[in-house]
Amino acid sequence: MTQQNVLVSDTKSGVSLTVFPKPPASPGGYISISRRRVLKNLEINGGQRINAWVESMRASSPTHLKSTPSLSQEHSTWILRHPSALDMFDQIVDASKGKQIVMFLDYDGTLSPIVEDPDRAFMSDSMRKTVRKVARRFPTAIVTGRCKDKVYNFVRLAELYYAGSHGMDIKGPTRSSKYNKDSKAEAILFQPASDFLPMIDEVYQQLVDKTKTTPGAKVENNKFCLSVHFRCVDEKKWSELARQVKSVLKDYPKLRLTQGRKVLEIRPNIKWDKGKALEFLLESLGLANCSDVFPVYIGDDRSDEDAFKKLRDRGQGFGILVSKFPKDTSASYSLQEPNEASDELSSTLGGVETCVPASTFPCVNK
Ligand SMILES: O=P(O)(O)OC[C@H]1O[C@H](O[C@H]2O[C@H](CO)[C@@H](O)[C@H](O)[C@H]2O)[C@H](O)[C@@H](O)[C@@H]1O
Repeated sequence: MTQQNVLVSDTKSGVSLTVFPKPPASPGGYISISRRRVLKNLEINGGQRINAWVESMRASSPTHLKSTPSLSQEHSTWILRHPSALDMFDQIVDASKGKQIVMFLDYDGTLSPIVEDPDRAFMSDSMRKTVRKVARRFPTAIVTGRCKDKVYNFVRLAELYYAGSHGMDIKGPTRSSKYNKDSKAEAILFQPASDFLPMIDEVYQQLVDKTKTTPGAKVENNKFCLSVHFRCVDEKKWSELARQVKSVLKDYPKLRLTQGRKVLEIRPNIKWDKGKALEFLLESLGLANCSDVFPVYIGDDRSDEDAFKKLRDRGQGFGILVSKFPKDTSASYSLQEPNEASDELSSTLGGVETCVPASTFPCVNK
């Protein structure tokens, strides 16, 4: 370490680490475009601003980042602020001692590698084995933008909880809570956007129709939300595809657009996201008001930021961002790729000696 290092205590996790002073807000310029702002522009100004959004997606794509000259320096600075969860493992385990770990896992880019065809984003057998072991030790949930049933077909582990459609389709534990008072319920089902189903189906059909002239474009129906995939579309056609999406959405003010990894996502404009889903699941487990719960959320995408932020706001547990490249994030730690996520999960199993049996989930020191 060089001059001007500072020791930072991470209050939410209890971990201390040495970091450089906070770098300027826009190091090197390549993560300086706020996607939220760009999307807002896309919504407000239509065609004129579509190029700004396309530029944002291009600028944040790994192939372009690789050619950024200052990248390694930026990465070194970033990694000091978001150290590898594998390197920080002992500190993380110490911080979770005596607390009930609850594991939240995103799917694409976290449990499965990013691939061109979204229907073939399979999870490896070894990852499945690891997740199964984790779920035997800690309450574990998959929180994904995907349709719940589709992600279940990929994961195929009945012992997990599932929050599909960015948390708008939750199958949680059997327990009564303020959200679900029916003590006879087998498992909690929660669908805060069910009124939107007919609209989502209608928009899906329109998007399929509208985008069929763009080679490589794919529209995925995630039940309560939709994804328009850009990954297999020639970059020269990205603006055209974004315009097609915009032209359909202009008639649906109750829907909103968000941006993911080479994907535009269309969602009901309700105040619900992966962060709310995390809170809902903690509540369903009877752990929302415990001081000794330790939620860990691992994810790779913009939509996971809502969950990372929720953990920061709660001051409990922490988020881990899976990314090879520096990104603006509320996660505390980082991992480079899904393989590392698997290593981290395995280490957690080995490192945490005691935990409350996953069948009861009471607060440990209530
Ligand atoms: O919340 P997640 O589980 O991360 O889901 C977000 C989106 O993931 C999928 O798309 C991403 O992965 C695809 C397969 O690797 C890739 O082809 C695509 O470019 C990525 O954006 C999924 O297909 C989307 O529906 C999800 O919204």
